[in-house]
Amino acid sequence: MPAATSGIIRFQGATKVFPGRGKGAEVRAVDEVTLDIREGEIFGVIGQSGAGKSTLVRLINALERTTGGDVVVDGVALGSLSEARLRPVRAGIGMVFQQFNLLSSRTVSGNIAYPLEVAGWPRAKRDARVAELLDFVGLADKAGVYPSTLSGGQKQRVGIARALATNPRILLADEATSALDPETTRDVLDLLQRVNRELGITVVVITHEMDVVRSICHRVAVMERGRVVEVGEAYQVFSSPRHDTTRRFVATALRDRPSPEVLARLRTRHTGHIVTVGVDEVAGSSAVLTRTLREHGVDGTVVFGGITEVAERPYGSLTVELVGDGGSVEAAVAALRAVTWVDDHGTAADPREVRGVGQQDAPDADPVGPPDPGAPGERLPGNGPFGGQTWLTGGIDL
Ligand SMILES: Nc1ncnc2c1ncn2[C@@H]1O[C@H](COP(=O)(O)OP(=O)(O)OP(=O)(O)O)[C@@H](O)[C@H]1O
Repeated sequence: MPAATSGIIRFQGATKVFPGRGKGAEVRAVDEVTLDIREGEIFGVIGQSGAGKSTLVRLINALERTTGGDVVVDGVALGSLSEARLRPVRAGIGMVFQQFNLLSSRTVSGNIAYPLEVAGWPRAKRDARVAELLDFVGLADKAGVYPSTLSGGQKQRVGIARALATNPRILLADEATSALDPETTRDVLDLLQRVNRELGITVVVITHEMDVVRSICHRVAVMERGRVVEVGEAYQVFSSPRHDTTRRFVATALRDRPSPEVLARLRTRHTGHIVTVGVDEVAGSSAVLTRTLREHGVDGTVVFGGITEVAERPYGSLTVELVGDGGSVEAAVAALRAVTWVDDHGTAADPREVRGVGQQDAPDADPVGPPDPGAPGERLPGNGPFGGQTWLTGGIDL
């Protein structure tokens, strides 16, 4: 986790208004954002297209200038700085882009050397730095080739090496993995994580994918119409999202909870009492679940679920069929509620609609959704490009 807690980047009521299409119209791309990004963290900015993410991040290196409020980078308020005085601030900030923005007429080495040439580094020092960076991003064997011969992932590695060339303290990544396939995405996210851990660089990641946040971000801000509607530790935001927009994003990354359709099918197969129980590192682990059920003389069978990692901590849920006498099931549910969140779906004969802590809206734009539960005993493979999720379907006795 990040060591320091000072705000290396501070948005202070930062606002950016662009002229709109019609006469007198305006677009408030960033609307009075107040936010601190801490030194040494990987900070995610997530939002739908047009939410203002790119503009917010472009305020950090003054590619866009604020029209209200200010942005303070490493103690320097950018609002009133001249272009000349912005130069040293910009030198401390690297940036990578979705479309890589490499120079096609230069080799890989030439691309990485470019910012060093601009900064006036002597030849020998430049060559040594380029070799070091090629090594760091794992492209030592590609030094002399042209970008057109590289895969997307390799191009982004070159982009990252170029952004790191002048030893910045901050790296901005604007949808750096959005043009990449899932496997390459994982590689590039791993590289960004190494940049943060091994070089101590503060990384700001813009994304519209909650899986990116889940994989590497320490903290996250959720944007909507120019405003930050929620900000917090990634784990906290995943485990208890407060805003509807956040809930929808979380649902796209955690597909561990049964949708109404899946639940209906589970009920035809399992006639007992069905509950979904939150699992995290503090409470609700499967050991706690098993012990609680035993104490109440209730049998439990896992019928659906998934446990993944959020910010490198376990998180997810198990949907369990409970079978027991009289009030023992209700007592077991109450005992579980004392340690974690529980969605009580009732039984096939007496179903319950729930919207508890763990219940999330179905994602708007996620065509994948939860996998269909297979035949009893079937075990489905890991879900999605980011791995780490295992789907348990059928029936596994606790
Ligand atoms: N130079 C500009 N002139 C006018 N309007 C702009 C300009 N740049 C951005 N906007 C508008 O500001 C709003 C926020 O855009 P921005 O690109 O920051 O959003 P975003 O969340 O990064 O979206 P995307 O993921 O699609 O890039 C949008 O309505 C956009 O049309």
